[in-house]
Amino acid sequence: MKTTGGTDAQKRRAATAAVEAVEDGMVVGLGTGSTTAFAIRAIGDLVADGLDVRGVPTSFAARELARECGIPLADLDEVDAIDLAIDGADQVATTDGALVKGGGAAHAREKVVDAFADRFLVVADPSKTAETLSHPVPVEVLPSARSTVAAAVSALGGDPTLRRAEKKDGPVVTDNGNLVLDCEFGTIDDPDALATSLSRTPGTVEHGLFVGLAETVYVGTDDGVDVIEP
Ligand SMILES: O=C(CO)[C@H](O)[C@H](O)COP(=O)(O)O
Repeated sequence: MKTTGGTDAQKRRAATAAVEAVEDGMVVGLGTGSTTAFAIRAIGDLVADGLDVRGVPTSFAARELARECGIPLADLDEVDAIDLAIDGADQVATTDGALVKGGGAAHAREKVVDAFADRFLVVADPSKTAETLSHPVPVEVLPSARSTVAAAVSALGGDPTLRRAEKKDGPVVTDNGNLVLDCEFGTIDDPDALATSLSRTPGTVEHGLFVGLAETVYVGTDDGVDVIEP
């Protein structure tokens, strides 16, 4: 399910560009994934040089990496505001900056942190960009609601697949103890409408459509960074 088509150099360039927005005294939302990991490491380097920031991690993995990098951490309910969030994406619509997220099954916490932040910066590589979203949409569901949500997704024209774990028999279990349905909708012409329908489905904890949230998207390329400001 993870989309990791870009190179490390592209991801690092995107992350480095986004981290330039981090300033002394900020509370920073720390996203999840291989591209954001470059940003977390870069913030760790700044902390080692004396920058005073606190990070709010969006997942177990982000917390673990941020700890390793020496970034002081806070839980979401311990901060009054988040100045900036940096996070990756599985697909970015170049036309309006709508995103599909959740390849790491962390989209529920990511959405809370990214939406709460004053500024939400996305870091991506060119393999993630598309004019129109078409990536399967991860939907985190209560375990007991797996089949009812799957039926609702089918009624919306989607094709849901339970995400399976790679090094464990059975399904992926999220940091919140829930399951993930990867829902293929083909081309998503109206992400906002689909987001509303998915949010309305009982048993859905959160879906991976992030519409109208990204302020800036940094796309690392082979020789620079493309900046999309939706
Ligand atoms: O949404 C996410 C995790 O839930 C990630 O940000 C997304 O999957 C992108 O990851 P990567 O940078 O490794 O491609």
